[in-house]
Amino acid sequence: MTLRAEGVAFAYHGSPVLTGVDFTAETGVVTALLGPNGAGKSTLLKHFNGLLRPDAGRVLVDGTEIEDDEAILREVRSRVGFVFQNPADQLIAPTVRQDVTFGPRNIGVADAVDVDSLLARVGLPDAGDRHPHTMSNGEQKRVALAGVLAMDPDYVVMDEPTAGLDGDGAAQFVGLIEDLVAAGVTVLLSTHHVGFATTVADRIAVLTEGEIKYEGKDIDRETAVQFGLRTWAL
Ligand SMILES: Nc1ncnc2c1ncn2[C@@H]1O[C@H](COP(=O)(O)OP(=O)(O)OP(=O)(O)O)[C@@H](O)[C@H]1O
Repeated sequence: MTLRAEGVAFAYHGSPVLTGVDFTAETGVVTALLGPNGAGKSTLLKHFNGLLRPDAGRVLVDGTEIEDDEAILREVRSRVGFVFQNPADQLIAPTVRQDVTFGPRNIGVADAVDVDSLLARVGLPDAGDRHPHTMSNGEQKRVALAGVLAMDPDYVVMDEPTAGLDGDGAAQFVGLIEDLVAAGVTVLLSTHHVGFATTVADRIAVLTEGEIKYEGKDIDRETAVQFGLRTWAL
C-alpha cells in the first residue's frame, strides 16, 4: 500500500513548482520529504488528499488514482489525514472538543469519537473546553492532529510539523509520531530540518528544483548541504 506521485507537474498561475515528481511513500514507513524553503513540499503533500490536483501526471492512494469524483475524494480523505503547517488554517470551532469532532460530525459519526482519549493521545488531556486560539502554536498543532486522528486515517500527512516549535516542542512531535507508528498509522511529513527528518524517518526524499533529487534511508551532511539544507538541530 502506498501514496504515490507519478510524473506530477504543478504550477501556480503559470509559475511551475513541481515539474515531474516521481515519489512513493510506503505503508508502515515514516517518510520525510526534505527540501529548502519554497521547494514545493507543501504543494506536493497537498496532492495526496486531493487538496491540489496535478496539471500533469497522476497521484494514487493505495493504487486508486485521485480524480475529480466525489466518491473517490471522500474515500481518499477518509484514508489520508492532512495536518496543515499553520494550525490556524485547520482549527475553526470555538472549543477544542468541537474542533476535534468536526470531521466525524460532517459524516455523521461524531458519537463514535472518544475526544478525551484522542486529546490524551496528543498530550492535551484536559484541553477539551479550551478555545483553540488561546493555545500555543505547539498545542494548536496537537489539537489539529487529534482532529485528523478522529477520522481514523491509514495515513497522516504532516506539513512541517515542527515549524515554529522550539526543541522541546519538536521532541514532543517525535514522540507523537512514534506513537502513531505503533498504532499502525503511516506518516509522511515535510521538513527542512535535517536533524528532525533523520531522527524520525525511515526514508528520506529531497525535493528541489521541481523534482525528487535524492532518496535514501538516511542523508549525510555533505549531501544535505549540497541541496541547501543546513538545519541540524531538532
Ligand atoms: N497559493 C499559492 N499561490 C501562488 N504561489 C504559491 C502558493 N502557495 C505556494 N506558492 C509558491 O509555490 C512555491 C512552493 O511553495 P511551497 O509552500 O509548496 O514550498 P515549501 O517547500 O513547502 O516551502 P516552506 O518550506 O517555506 O514551507 C513557492 O515559491 C511559493 O511562493
